[in-house]
Amino acid sequence: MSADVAVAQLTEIQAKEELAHLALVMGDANRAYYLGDAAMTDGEFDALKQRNAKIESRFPHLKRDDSPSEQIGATPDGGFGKITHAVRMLSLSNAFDDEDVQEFDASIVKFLGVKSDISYTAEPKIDGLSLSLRYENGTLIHAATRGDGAIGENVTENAKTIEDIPHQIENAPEILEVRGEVYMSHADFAALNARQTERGGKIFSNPRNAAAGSLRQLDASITKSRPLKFFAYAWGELSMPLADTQLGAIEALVQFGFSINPLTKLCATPQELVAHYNDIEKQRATLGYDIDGVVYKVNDLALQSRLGFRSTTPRWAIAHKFPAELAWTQLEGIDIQVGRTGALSPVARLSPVTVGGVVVSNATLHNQDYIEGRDSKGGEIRDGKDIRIGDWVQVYRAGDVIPKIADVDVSKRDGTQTKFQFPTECPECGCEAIREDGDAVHRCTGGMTCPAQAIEKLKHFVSRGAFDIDGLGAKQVEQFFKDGWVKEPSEIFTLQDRFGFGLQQLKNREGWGAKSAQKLFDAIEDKKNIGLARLIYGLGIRHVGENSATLLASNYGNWDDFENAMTQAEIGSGAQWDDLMAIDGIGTVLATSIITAFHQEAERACIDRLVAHLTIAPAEAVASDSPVTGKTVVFSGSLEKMTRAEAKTRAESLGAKVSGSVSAKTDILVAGPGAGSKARKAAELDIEVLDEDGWLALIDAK
Ligand SMILES: NC(=O)c1ccc[n+]([C@@H]2O[C@H](COP(=O)([O-])OP(=O)(O)OC[C@H]3O[C@@H](n4cnc5c(N)ncnc54)[C@H](O)[C@@H]3O)[C@@H](O)[C@H]2O)c1
Ligand SMILES: [Zn+2]
Repeated sequence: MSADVAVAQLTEIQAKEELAHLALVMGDANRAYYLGDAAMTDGEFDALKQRNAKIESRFPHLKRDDSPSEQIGATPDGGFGKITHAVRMLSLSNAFDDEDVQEFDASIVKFLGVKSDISYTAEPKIDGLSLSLRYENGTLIHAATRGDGAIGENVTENAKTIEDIPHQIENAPEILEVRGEVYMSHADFAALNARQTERGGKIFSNPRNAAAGSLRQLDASITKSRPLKFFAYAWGELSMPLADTQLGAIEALVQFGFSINPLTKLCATPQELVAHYNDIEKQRATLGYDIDGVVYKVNDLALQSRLGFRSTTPRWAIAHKFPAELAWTQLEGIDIQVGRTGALSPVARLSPVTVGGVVVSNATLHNQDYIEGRDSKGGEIRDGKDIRIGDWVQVYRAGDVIPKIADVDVSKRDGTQTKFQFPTECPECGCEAIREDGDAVHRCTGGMTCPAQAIEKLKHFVSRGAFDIDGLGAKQVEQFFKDGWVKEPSEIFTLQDRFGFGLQQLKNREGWGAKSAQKLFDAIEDKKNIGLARLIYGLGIRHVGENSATLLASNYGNWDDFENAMTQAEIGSGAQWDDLMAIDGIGTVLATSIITAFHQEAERACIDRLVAHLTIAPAEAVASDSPVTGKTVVFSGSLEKMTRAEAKTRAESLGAKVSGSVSAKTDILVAGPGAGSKARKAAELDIEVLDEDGWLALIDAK
């Protein structure tokens, strides 16, 4: 991949390939993140997102339909009813330094073409989860999570247990949707984890996870027992406006009985915004709840509506993020974990230290190069400082994933520190661990004979995006493996028959009864019918995430075609290879990995044994909507209700392609006064011509 090439130097082909790669990787990371199991840090994710945006802005015509810049959150989970938001719930774009804030202000001034200063509200960005509350005639009708922005989860009963959320509002407009953040205070978070520890329950890694886990309970009485709070900061559908300004509207919400954040302030210039940001950052540690930045919003609501939205973010607001939190501690040792694909991952064992309110006792070390102070391209990281056992290291936490090491204090070395010898054998199975050319990690060569790999493969197999078997989670599958009951995925499906085992044996186990055992066997039976994409993903082939599995499934259609193609394929040449490479989003690394899996004897046999038990449903096609999706539109002449930039972005956000000149490929010409030659050309070519109002009617019709 060309991730180390500056965007300005990318060729078009490289750009296209990288955008496809980013769409896959970030799609997978995103899904994992919203299921509470992040695969990378927020910093890494944000860096990829920025790079993706940079490439897209240099090559706008290469922007993909599944671009990560078009994604919000994740699709709602099946356990809850679904609620379609009357007004979409969006994300926020980010500013990371003062310069970004200046730029934000400048872009607004330019977009609107105004001369006077714009004023903004500034308020803490609460690190919780957003919730939309719908009141009709003053009664709380429903509460929904953000979900994917368009459809959220129905958590009404749970939301009703939160004290800050009124069930009835007096003198409310007929329709009132209040939006804000559900969060948990530091003190309540600590107390909850203490109780959970006592009871042997789930320990939450941070207050945001705890808040999300508590709100998203199928049993509202559990939510009631968890002390959640709510700050209101926005609104959705309204039957009448609340005020003319952001601040006025927020104050109206206070009148209705909601809490708003006391640090909300009106600022007249970008300098005042930054000053308030610095002020809030100083108070951050003593606020008693997590915030991860400050949100700036244009105060004048008429201007907000002129500015409108990009595909996933309002143009009138931005989140100015705080830098990651840091702390110094000592490295006690390095453990090696073996993953599903045999990768040996070094993990730092640290003297426990508090970073941003959370106790941290380990950090990821990635691989040998990383420990030695080099990146995978041979460049320096941490100024080339290596990490030794006994060193003082600076850890940082970004998001809820495993923390990382930012720096090493070499001045504290006193001769007792030791260099880490990277193992040449797998610590789990004793097989040789080798590092291949071009690979950053050491891998165990034991394959399915390595217990660590086999367990991880099984866990992956039963995970949510894969077979997702009710009652058979990571914990159960690990136990079954240790007992020798299930050594590979196919054995899950013979569990009941083999050994003539079944209810009796399982019933005797702790945690299982006749009922739950029967339920498990039924659930297994049920999953003998499986979709093609889930199966491909479930195989756990290296580099094949949920998105790439879906891509493969929709391109090959059914298992037989896919299997035949992979069996006949050769790496690097031939018709099957060419077919694979022709799929937008599949690159050489991924293709090589899949073909290898189908040609390795042991792995292949494992796949065949599994498939023998299954009925595999073919993949389905997907459709898209909007009256202008896929159409090519040209704007010409002067527009009165919007600037040209506004018109273009709006059209693009609806899936149209905006072009500068009229040709046979043009579908619609939007012509204002003075459209001149373009209007004539359109008439010649018999192209649909609309005036500004006609265009607005068309796109608003939806
Ligand atoms: N680690 C990963 O793999 C991974 C994957 C996906 C996303 N992420 C992380 O998730 C974040 C993006 O998620 P996001 O789309 O929820 O965006 P976001 O959290 O950066 O910002 C949008 C949200 O801010 C919240 N918010 C809090 N206070 C607010 C206020 N006063 N006014 C308005 N909104 C307020 C709202 O809930 C809103 O939905 C990024 O930080 C990203 O790094 C990480
Ligand atoms: Zn091994």
